[in-house]
Amino acid sequence: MGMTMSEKILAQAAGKASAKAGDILWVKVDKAMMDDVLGPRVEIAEKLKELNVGVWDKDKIVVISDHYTPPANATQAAIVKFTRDWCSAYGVDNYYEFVGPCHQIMVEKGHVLPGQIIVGTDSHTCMYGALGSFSTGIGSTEMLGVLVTGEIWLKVPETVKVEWSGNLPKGTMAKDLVLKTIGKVGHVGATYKAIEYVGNTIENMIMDERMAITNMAVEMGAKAGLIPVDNITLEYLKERNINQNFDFLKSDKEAHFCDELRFNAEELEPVAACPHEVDNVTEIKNIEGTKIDQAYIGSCTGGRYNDLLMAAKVLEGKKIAKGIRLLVSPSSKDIWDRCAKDGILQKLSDAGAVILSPTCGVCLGLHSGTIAPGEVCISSTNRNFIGRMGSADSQIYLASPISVAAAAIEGKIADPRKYL
Ligand SMILES: CC(C)[C@H](C(=O)O)[C@@H](O)C(=O)O
Ligand code: SF4
Repeated sequence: MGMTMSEKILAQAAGKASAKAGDILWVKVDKAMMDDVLGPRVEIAEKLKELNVGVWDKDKIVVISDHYTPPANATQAAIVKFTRDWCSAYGVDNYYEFVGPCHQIMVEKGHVLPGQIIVGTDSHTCMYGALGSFSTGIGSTEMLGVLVTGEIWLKVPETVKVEWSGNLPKGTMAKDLVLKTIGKVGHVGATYKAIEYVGNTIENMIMDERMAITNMAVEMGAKAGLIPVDNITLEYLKERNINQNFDFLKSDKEAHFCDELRFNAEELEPVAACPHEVDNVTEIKNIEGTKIDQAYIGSCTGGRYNDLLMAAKVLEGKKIAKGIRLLVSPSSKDIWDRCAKDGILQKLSDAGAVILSPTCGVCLGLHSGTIAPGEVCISSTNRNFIGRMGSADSQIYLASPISVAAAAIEGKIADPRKYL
């Protein structure tokens, strides 16, 4: 019997020759990531102090202050200070502050390697499966156990195989592909399962696009989202000075999948998730003309270099509609710098966009772009729950960065294809 990617990674981390879905394994954690919301906050810190055993391996811990940066008030500033001080007290050198959403920092700074087990106090930790790791979100209490022992128990998930074949048509991006998948699977359809994306559409995608896909595995309830390791993965790592030769990790031919879904990319059209569920997905043509107040490009899902580059292509030489706000937050300081150097930020700004610092703030309605009652926002982020970006009486449509850009031009939801 063959094994899936998840079975292989989990078996190895548990020191076993094989594993199958349903097994409960104690596995060694390669990296523990904490953000500033559920990371080393007061309770974890106090309990750790009380236990007086220190942390298992300070070099395997990465802490990123991203949700509360830039702090909008003294309370947020105090949380960030607490997080920073905790890292110095425990000798955690991998501390980042104010440089962008944690998940982008994890991959960009080379903290994620194929075949690793990574846990993080944030649900979108599942994104790192784009590099062939088994990564998943956990709560603070579980993280306390990991901080002390370096281990965690996990139930080996069943795997849903999602195959996409064919070329992505003009005007569609990875975001359309993943929204289409979510629309089919449903927001709880893959609960505690792993989703493995295969097929030549995925194989031909750059890492920026692959990450937009695995990032949203949790929006179907999944434990992890994975993509087989290939030359594109290794190239991405090389750019981060990681020159190791990793195996091309993938599922065996005879592996058991609990479900197999097949999609033809050639039939894909620009889509959006409508209020207030991520699986409420429809073709943009069905909601064209819906008036918007704010357009947002950013987050760990939709603010990478390629996202801004594509949005700039749509917006170049155009102006956003009167009365509309277009906010852009590059997913990291590094992406900011590259986009600035390549003139992408200038093109966006010339069209009327306001470039914000790299932050989680807008994505979750914490600061820097919160929306008011009655307002409608189209966003390249990953969640459109009630009140996610501000008022419980606001509405959020999720779409690709180019669909967000097209909507900003017209002041209403619009088909991006006419601008390419
Ligand atoms: C605040 C944090 C716990 C949360 C998460 O876990 O995902 C946030 O990042 C989100 O996107 O909703
Ligand atoms: S950018 Fe949004 S989705 Fe990503 S970690 Fe931050 S709040 Fe969560």
